[in-house]
Amino acid sequence: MKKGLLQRLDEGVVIGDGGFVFALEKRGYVKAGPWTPEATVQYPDAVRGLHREFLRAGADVMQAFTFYASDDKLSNRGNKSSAKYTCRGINDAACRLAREVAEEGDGLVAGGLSQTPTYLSGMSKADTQKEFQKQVDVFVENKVDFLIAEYFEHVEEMVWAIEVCRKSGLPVVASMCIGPDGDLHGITAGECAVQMAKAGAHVVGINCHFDPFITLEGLRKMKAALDAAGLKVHLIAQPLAFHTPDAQKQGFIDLPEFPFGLEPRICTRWDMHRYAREAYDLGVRYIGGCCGFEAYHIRAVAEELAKERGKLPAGSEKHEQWAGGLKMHTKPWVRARASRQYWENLCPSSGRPFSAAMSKPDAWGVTAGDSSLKQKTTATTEEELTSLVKPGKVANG
Ligand SMILES: N[C@@H](CCSCCCCC(=O)O)C(=O)O
Ligand SMILES: [Zn+2]
Repeated sequence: MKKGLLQRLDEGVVIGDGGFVFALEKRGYVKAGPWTPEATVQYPDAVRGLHREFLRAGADVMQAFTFYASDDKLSNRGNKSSAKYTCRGINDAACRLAREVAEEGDGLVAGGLSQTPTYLSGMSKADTQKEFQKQVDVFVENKVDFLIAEYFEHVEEMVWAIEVCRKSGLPVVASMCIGPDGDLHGITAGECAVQMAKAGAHVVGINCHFDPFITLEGLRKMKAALDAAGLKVHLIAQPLAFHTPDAQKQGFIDLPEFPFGLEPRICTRWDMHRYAREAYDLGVRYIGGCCGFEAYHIRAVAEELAKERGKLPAGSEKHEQWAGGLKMHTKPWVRARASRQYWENLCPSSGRPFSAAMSKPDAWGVTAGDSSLKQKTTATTEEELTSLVKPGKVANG
């Protein structure tokens, strides 16, 4: 009998998986823009393969690929996935694929919810919770091990999702895509954590939008508020694998490089050693990644915490600790780099002599209820597009 999520967190570290939509988009199985997971029905081998990459890298959790798989999102702005594959079909296939791979190791399966166009359109709590319920029903039927409600930028919608999840009787993980400055309605990060815990989440924290180190700044604020309120919950961190020191409240989607020019910002595996250690020392026990996290990033997290976990991940078979494998290189100057001291102290160049170190976020400042966020099923028109581009606006200009 596998240990459940909460028992594992009470006993030690649970390692999460990485960023599915970003990784599958680069492999040609997800369309950037909608970012919806119809690939669970269209290309099951691709989804199964990515789960296997993260399992081999040391992930304890296979998050079913159900991100943005609410019915309203699957029929938003010209998306035909709901009509073609159905919300139930996509979520059901995702749960089966995650379970299949989880059974190849000691993995747990999580059913995932995320923010909805219904909420962004300013519609009611009942309408929003109806969208969540459609997914949770499928997760319960598939006997997932726990539920994760992630990628929420308004704590109001987050709490509505937690309420639906709690009715299942399963452990609930709640994770907001906010930074140290709090949510998009001006609620502080600490207050968001307190509201998530009071709504009944067993694990609370942050995912996406910000790099590992800004994410930990936000988690420090959450931890302080939870301690002050006497609330005992576990903490989760699943940040970006992109450096975002220039991001404001809206996170990386507000940067001109999002989503097709982020490569210069990618974190190294050595950044991930530092992230895992700092997260662990802060008391975070659910440590994973979001957009940009590939298997080698998760492997670095698992390697940094190998002593605490009492094991190395299978993928370390091909990765001696701290670049030890370079001792087998033919060139002596590369062999000279086979040390922790060398890589821990390297500050890598970007290789782009004309790159600015930082960009200017768009900072439109619109959020839930604004007319530009209203749900529409028809595709964006050319007129709408031209009205959106600010005259004379050039990327990081
Ligand atoms: N668990 C999910 C989280 C995705 S966070 C997606 C960020 C991009 C969303 C957007 O641009 O609308 C995943 O691994 O893909
Ligand atoms: Zn993400």
